[in-house]
Amino acid sequence: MKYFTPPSSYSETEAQGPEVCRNGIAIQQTFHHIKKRHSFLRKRLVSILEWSRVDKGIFILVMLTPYFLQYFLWSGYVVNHSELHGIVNISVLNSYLWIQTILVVIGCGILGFGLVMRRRKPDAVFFQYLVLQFFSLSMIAMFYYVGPLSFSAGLFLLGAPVWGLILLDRKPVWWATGIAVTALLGLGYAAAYNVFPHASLMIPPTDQAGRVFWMNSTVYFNALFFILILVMADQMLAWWHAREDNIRELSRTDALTGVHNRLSILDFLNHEVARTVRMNTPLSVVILDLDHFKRVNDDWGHPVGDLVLQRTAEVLQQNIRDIDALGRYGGEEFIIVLPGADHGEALNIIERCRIELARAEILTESNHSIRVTASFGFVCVSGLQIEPHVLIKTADQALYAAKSNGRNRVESMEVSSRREEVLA
Ligand SMILES: Nc1nc2c(ncn2[C@@H]2O[C@H](COP(=O)(O)OP(=O)(O)OP(=O)(O)O)[C@@H](O)[C@H]2O)c(=O)[nH]1
Repeated sequence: MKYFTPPSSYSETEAQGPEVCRNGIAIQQTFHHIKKRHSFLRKRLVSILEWSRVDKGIFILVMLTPYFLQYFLWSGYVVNHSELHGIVNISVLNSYLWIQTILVVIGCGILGFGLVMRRRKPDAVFFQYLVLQFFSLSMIAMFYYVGPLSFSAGLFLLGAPVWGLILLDRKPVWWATGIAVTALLGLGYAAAYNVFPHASLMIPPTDQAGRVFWMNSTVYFNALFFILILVMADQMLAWWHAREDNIRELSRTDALTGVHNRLSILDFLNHEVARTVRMNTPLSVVILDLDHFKRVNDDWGHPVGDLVLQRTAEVLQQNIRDIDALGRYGGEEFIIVLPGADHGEALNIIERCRIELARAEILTESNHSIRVTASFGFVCVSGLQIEPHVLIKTADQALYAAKSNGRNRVESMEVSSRREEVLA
């Protein structure tokens, strides 16, 4: 984990870029950076999951517009090409045109209702029920005319619920899917039992030109929907994964300092203890505590105390190696895990941290300079089967010795040789 300085304001977050986000301050800010990396269109798409229920419903309605537009254009084309009248049932086409027109009017009504709802009750789930039912109704009307056993029906049955489940509330999607599937099955069996003709819009073509026309029409009506399902599903899932990664990162980050939090540093320590046993390599664990930190809070106030903690983390992070890990153990106490560092190397690193921290000038907002020191205790083991908490306890005892011996110093302690304690 890389160290970062938590930004004090939103605009500062923006200026610092995505590196800040990975360590996390606020989910909203993090999301802002994910979005920032995308182009304008992508940005609009990825933020859909954050939209209100009503806005998502309106989005579905708007997405239906190309479908209606396509049908009107296609109908106009067919009506104006008399050679197609032998393979398209014109009277059915006209009645379907009427139904489409009525559906457009209903759709506009729902859209208007949605525009009112988005102000008054933006999270009304009822609106999603309404929109999805309208969506299903439009599709069922289409399948009545082009046939429930068509490619379009399969694509719709698979694509729409998947897309809906990603984007919308689950209940209205299951409800609309149930109704659509029931209606499609009903239409399919009714056509199979000759209750009405299957795909009444189409007159089965007898020549190649007719078959090619119907093939082209299938592509024309389905390509957009197909591409849309894929692109949106891909975008949603990518966004979802990015969000999960960020939330996981945030859950392992100390909100004030941006270094590992207690859970995360202990996790890291567990892994390193297992590795030292497996590889027989050295491992050092350091605990440090700021000296007289209470005075900083008392003299300068809590916000300045926070600033000191942030600056301390920054100095420590700058003076450890890339493979080391720094975590906030609690309050003004930090842990540093130094994988592969023997006693001598650990001492060098810790001394460097101690000296640099004592040297660091911390400027308050009122331009006052504060200096702090810290006491360090550490323990070094190599290939020893040992419980991590024993290491921490031993390092803590060394820290206690450093405090007792005058502070701003480093002390080390051998791990207890008593077997029951080592394995405790
Ligand atoms: N500003 C700030 N203060 C904190 C935070 N967590 C703990 N503290 C303060 O850290 C101080 C710790 O004080 P003590 O435990 O008495 O230790 P100390 O004053 O550093 O003295 P020694 O450790 O003996 O050198 C307390 O005043 C806590 O309120 C924090 O997140 N921010």
